[in-house]
Amino acid sequence: MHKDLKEVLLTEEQIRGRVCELGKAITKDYAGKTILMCCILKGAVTFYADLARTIRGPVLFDFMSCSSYGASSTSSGQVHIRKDLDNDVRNKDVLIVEDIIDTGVTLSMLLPLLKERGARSVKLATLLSKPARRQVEVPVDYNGFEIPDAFVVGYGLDYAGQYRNLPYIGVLREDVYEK
Ligand SMILES: O=P(O)(O)OC[C@H]1O[C@H](OP(=O)(O)OP(=O)(O)O)[C@H](O)[C@@H]1O
Ligand code: HPA
Ligand SMILES: [Mg+2]
Repeated sequence: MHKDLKEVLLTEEQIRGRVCELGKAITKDYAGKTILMCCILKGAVTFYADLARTIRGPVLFDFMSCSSYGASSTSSGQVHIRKDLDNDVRNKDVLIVEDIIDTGVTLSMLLPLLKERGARSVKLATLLSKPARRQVEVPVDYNGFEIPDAFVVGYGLDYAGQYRNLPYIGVLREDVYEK
């Protein structure tokens, strides 16, 4: 385990198994449709790449970058679009892929935005959900794991840009972000 972690919350095996289950459910629900799979950069990249490979049927890739955390462990409450999707979402079946829903602020801005742009459907897949911290309710269609209120890193998730390449998810030690 990385020295900055308090514990490993989800192992590589646990993540792999759950991602496969989500891929099967998505394959079934979208039978006969093309999915416009929208990755919310950067945290969702790892989950996105693994999830996409468990989905059978046509999938288009697209990417969007929003930020509310920056170099902090708490949300600023302000969401900025840094890079927008390349695709026109009109009449498309959009699947937003996130690594984590924490306060819900990021998604509460994105879901209505994509609907306003004329998407036929907008669904949300997230690897992690932290319900204890929710400020805004967001409808999650595919949820990997509900996790306790702890700041987690790894498998794409960062603290100040670090730890994204850890293959598992762990709880960051408080003294790492409190100093
Ligand atoms: O539910 P919320 O409280 O809005 O938090 C969730 C969002 O915050 C994180 O992104 P971050 O801004 O850290 O960008 P990153 O993915 O590039 O690390 C995470 O990847 C989600 O997009
Ligand atoms: O627990 C978290 N870890 C990393 N990034 C995050 N963004 C929201 N919550 C988290
Ligand atoms: Mg982040």
